[in-house]
Amino acid sequence: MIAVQAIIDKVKVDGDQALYSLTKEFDQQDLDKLKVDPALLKASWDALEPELQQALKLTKQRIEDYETKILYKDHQDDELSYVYRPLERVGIYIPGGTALYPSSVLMTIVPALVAGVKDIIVTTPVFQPNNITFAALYLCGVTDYVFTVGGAQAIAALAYGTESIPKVDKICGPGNAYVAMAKRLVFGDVGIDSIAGPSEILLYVDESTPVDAVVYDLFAQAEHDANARTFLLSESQEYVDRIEERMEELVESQVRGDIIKASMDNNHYAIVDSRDKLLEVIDYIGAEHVSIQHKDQDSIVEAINYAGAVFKGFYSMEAIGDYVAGPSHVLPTNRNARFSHGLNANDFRTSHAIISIKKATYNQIAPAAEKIAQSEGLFAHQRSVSIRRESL
Ligand SMILES: NC(=O)c1ccc[n+]([C@@H]2O[C@H](COP(=O)([O-])OP(=O)(O)OC[C@H]3O[C@@H](n4cnc5c(N)ncnc54)[C@H](O)[C@@H]3O)[C@@H](O)[C@H]2O)c1
Ligand SMILES: [Zn+2]
Repeated sequence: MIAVQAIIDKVKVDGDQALYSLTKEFDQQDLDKLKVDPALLKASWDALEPELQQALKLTKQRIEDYETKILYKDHQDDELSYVYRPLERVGIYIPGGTALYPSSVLMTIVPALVAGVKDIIVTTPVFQPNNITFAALYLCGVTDYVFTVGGAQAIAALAYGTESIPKVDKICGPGNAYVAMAKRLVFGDVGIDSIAGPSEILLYVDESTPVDAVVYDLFAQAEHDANARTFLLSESQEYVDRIEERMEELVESQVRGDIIKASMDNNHYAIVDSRDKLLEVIDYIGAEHVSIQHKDQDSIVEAINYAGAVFKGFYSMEAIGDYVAGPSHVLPTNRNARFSHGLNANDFRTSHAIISIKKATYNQIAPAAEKIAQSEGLFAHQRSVSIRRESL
């Protein structure tokens, strides 16, 4: 935390100069500018194979359709209204230290576009000129403000502004521990989305799901990172034993077998034999991903209160949610679903009430306001209300 605060302070004081030196220190890159030439974004898109272009376009369309449907609607009334307005300028962090995440580009930027955000500023530690992160940004039409900066220094730049990078109103998007800590530290000076930790899944399955499908659902979670967590719930010990055996068999042949093995230490199994117990466990854990593949899935899903996202049925495996289902894969982890929610277009809006009291209503409610103001000893408040009565 001290190291991250020191990075933030440095960026606050030295601006771009700090970004150059920190990028050299932490990313081993000697940059002569931070801003990405829009032509490079287009070139990255043009270089993609057509099937991948199509896949990204389909994903973008599905996210757009979904986010448009779930936008909160204004509540307009004669006297008391509530209206939503897009944020003016947001910062999107796209991770890029050890892997590229074009899916995260779409899952963060498309909701911001649907919300109607005017300026979207992107930072990402991706330094090779031709890459799929740039391609996805081009597809989103976000080409004017893309900067090759990563880590805590990128978050500081977005929070406070530098000569090159504009200060934003809110920072969204996933990242590693430095990024997460920096978001925590700048919160208050700027808005942030949730702070997502290591990924997790809770699966409730019955024997209608083939063992190998469950194994790959678990592996898909486990391959994210060594700290990923999985919770497997079932009614049958025998079924769980078969799943465990098959995991042992298949793990050796997995490309990311080492990461999967490491995170298998965080696998938890439980036999649940009552509906009440099941729902209690699901709500208590409030897992990032809750996958229910069970003959009673309809009624179980209806009763779930807390989850980052719920995946119902055999064809709604979590991996399809990571990419093309539609809802953003940026979801709360570590029980945060008990009080927060996955990123969506509404997070890129703010809202306010409009109070427009008519004379007849004033006549009805003014005495109550006066009475309460008097009880609080705020006599100018009382007078502000009563003076209007006298001039009626
Ligand atoms: N929840 C989601 O939706 C989602 C999606 C994609 C990725 N992720 C997560 O994002 C993370 C990506 O991590 P990453 O590291 O690959 O990329 P990153 O972009 O988050 O972080 C890389 C940056 O970290 C900084 N850094 C590295 N070592 C440092 C040090 N010792 N001191 C200070 N700063 C340092 C560097 O500046 C570098 O640019 C992973 O944990 C991944 O699971 C989450
Ligand atoms: Zn995943």
